[in-house]
Amino acid sequence: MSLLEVRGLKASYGVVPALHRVDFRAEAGEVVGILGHNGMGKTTLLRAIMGYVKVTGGEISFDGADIRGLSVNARARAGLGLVPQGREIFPNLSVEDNLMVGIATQKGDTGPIIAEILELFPRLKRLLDRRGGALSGGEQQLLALARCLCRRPKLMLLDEPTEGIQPSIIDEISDTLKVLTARQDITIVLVEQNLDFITGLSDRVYAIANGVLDSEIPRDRLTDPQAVSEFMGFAA
Ligand SMILES: Nc1ncnc2c1ncn2[C@@H]1O[C@H](COP(=O)(O)OP(=O)(O)OP(=O)(O)O)[C@@H](O)[C@H]1O
Repeated sequence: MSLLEVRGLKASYGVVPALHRVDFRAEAGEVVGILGHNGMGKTTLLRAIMGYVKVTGGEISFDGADIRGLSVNARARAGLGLVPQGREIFPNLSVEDNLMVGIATQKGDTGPIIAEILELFPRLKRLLDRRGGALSGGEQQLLALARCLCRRPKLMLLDEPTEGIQPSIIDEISDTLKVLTARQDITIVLVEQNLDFITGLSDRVYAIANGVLDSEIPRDRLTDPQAVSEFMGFAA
């Protein structure tokens, strides 16, 4: 059984449909990339899996259980974590306090968790006293990733982690995620428009176009711009 299975998922904003039909799966330990242009439904999909957007049809099973009836908090407790688009870190809190917020729900001594997370993010170690709002976009993205990891999710949902970020830090984010997936038992579902980033990290890649996700892009087609463009809904 897959760790995450999404079947025939539908979601709407009022009467306006945003997801028409989404079918995909993520196996434990995989990095699954979902490629899509602006407005195709990527954010809506991740927010629906996390429980922020109400679904109007279809199924979501996580770790063998139907999670459609669970609150966001209950999904987080079950092991889902979302790193939202725009990062949503606390601008007036220090880097360290942002991490403490991430860890607030953990019981017992949280020191070792922070120390372990910071091993993965040496850049953040040097910025612990800096206000979140004074970080660059890339540093904020690293902080948002670190904060999510503080809760030790089984499945991390990443919403466009490269958006608006300098190429040098994009490489650092990619390298950090590679170390993370090699070191820990974690599954990642990543939505992106950045083809290089997604192909560099993902075990499998799907495309979403106009709220429909039903096709995995075969690995050998990912290097063919024409094929990728067709999968993303731009038929020649
Ligand atoms: N809160 C909302 N109310 C109404 N419609 C919305 C809302 N959020 C998104 N939509 C619409 O739902 C569709 C999918 O949007 P979504 O943000 O999921 O796409 P996306 O692929 O993440 O795009 P982007 O890359 O621009 O973030 C779009 O047509 C968008 O206008």
